Amino acid sequence: MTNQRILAHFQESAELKMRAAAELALPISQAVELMFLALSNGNKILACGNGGSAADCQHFAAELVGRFERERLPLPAMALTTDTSIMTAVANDYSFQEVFSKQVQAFGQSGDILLALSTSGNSASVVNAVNAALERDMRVIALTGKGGGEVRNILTDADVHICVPHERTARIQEVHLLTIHCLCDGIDAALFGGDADE
Ligand SMILES: O=C(CO)[C@@H](O)[C@H](O)[C@H](O)[C@H](O)COP(=O)(O)O
Ligand SMILES: [Zn+2]
Repeated sequence: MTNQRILAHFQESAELKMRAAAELALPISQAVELMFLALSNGNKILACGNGGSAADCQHFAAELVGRFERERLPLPAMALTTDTSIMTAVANDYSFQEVFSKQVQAFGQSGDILLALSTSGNSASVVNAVNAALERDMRVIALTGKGGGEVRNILTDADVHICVPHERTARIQEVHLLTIHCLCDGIDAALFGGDADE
């Protein structure tokens, strides 16, 4: 791999991040408000996504249950991507498309939040989880890209759609991770006021 290829990745990622900042600041701040309100009311956040997005779900849950940048009490967030017994049983006995929706039905309660990650917005397992969350009177915060796909069509006005304005999966994932850190920081700032760097 030439340095030029590497430079092109960094450049495209950096440019997208600056462009996305302008477009996504509002929905990200709305997502922070929804999450903070839910957590303040004793509700929890469930997170789902496939592949790289599954890793992002776990990253997010780790920062809420453990910590982000500041010491605080553990906050209730759970990745629906980690229990291989549940996932293989559901995939084997029903279909992979239900691996997240069954868990939303099992663990989700009214007032909880589903953080749904799909770069295409079209993964059936994620789309089904969003539908299951809406049926349970949960709010959905969707992190997508590529226009938002099917997820865009099923979200309600009470939900938040953070759609990265790009077509390339890797670039979208990179902005999703930055968004997750903004969400964690926003929650900490809502708890403590200001932020760690100020
Ligand atoms: O990380 C990557 C590609 O960068 C892959 O693992 C990627 O996450 C998988 O192909 C996913 O299945 C894509 O699903 P989605 O983001 O469209 O919902
Ligand atoms: Zn990836």
